[in-house]
Amino acid sequence: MKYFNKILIANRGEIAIRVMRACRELGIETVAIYSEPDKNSLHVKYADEAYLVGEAHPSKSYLNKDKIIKTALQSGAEAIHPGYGFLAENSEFAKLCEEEGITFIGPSWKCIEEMGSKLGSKHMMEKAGVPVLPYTPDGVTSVDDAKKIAGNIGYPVIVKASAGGGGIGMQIVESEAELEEAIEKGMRIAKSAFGDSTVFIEKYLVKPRHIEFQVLCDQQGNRVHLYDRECSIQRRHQKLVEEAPCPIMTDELREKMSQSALKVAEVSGYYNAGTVEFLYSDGEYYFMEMNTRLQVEHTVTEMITGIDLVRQQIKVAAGEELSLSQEDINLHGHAIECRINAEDPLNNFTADPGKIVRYRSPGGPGIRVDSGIHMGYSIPPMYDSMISKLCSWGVDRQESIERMRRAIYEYVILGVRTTLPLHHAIMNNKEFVAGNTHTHFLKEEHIKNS
Ligand SMILES: Nc1ncc2cc(-c3cccc4ccccc34)c(N3CC[C@@H](N)C3)nc2n1
Ligand SMILES: [Ca+2]
Repeated sequence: MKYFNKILIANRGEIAIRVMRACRELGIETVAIYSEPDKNSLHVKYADEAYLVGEAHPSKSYLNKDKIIKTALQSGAEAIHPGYGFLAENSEFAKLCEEEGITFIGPSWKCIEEMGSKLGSKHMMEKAGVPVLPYTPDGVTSVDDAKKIAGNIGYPVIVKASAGGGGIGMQIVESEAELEEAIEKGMRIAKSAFGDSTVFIEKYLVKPRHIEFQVLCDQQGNRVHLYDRECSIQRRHQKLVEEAPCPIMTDELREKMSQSALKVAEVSGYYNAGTVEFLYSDGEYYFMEMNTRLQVEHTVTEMITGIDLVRQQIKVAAGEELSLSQEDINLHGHAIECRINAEDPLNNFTADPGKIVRYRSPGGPGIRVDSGIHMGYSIPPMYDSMISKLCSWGVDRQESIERMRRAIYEYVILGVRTTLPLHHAIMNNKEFVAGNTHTHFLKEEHIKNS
């Protein structure tokens, strides 16, 4: 079944190739866009046609909405897949696509806009009975009100940007004396990073786990979840290791959290693939936000369910009903993803772009490599430092760890420093192996000399 004749992928690197693979399997032609420095990159080689959209800087290329839409119209692409990052959660772009008669492979622009407000989405979910952390329902309007509410919530509290992402602007506040300054700093950062100074305060959880649920919804109101992922090993809010299912999940907790995730999808009028993020601490979970895009770590969900999420996205975007019922979605085994970044873990993870002079990727039982690099490729400095995703599947967590260790051992990338040594250390760390992964894992002593 061909859902579209041609799809433009408005992205680069591994995720562009990932989408092109799903298209090729479905007999759908692919259109790549690329910036000047990406002219020899893999996603350009892989596509059926490729168009230069501008200079290196994202604002001139991968964020250049008009140029991308013009290229779609010129190439005859009926749909655009945004990948993740760049314009994936840009409601204005999704709206422009709709106005130009181009199918945006994702949710409605209205849903993207609403879920883009952390404060608004918390409101919506609280009203729907989904657990949320105690917070300032009207955001921070005055310092005196904030002090009163924060006092009722109980310190420590955290100041967060409503239009924010990736933890930018987050301020942890231990006592009332620090609150005013934290609010001012949070608002300043929010204004400069997101053009919206709205901040809110919520109860701070000291060592939560980041547990998220994959949901998949069609435009006819059918909704399923594809189980849970744990993404607690992060550094500066960049995830490094993700796994599915969450190691501490129980049937009872999964039943409650998946119902909450489906409720979030329902009240937000969601369709296509999405992720509901929760914080978990001491047996309780709290809605944090809804990500209205396919995520980097969709891979581990695909490996434990056998479902191709990009294929499902294309199908739903074409107006098809889900052919999957919840009973059809079975969890089998355990999968782990290690993000391989061109960064130097021993030099504060500073990006280390450059030419790859030796490249050998792992393989064999249970290994999946989604990468945008090849021998001789020069990693450009102006984009995200993630160059590859190394995933392993095993019949259980122990086997997936053993396979990941082997794959890291096999993986050869010379010419740039990478996070491979860090992942080697994590996969051999007794806390990780025991499943004790919480959000400050990387700060702990035992990961120091990786
Ligand atoms: N109320 C409250 N309490 C503790 C938190 C702790 C974090 C956090 C901070 C740093 C690393 C983390 C890793 C996994 C899960 C959460 C975190 C957090 N965020 C938000 C953005 C995301 N990248 C991390 N929000 C929190 N919110
Ligand atoms: Ca988000």
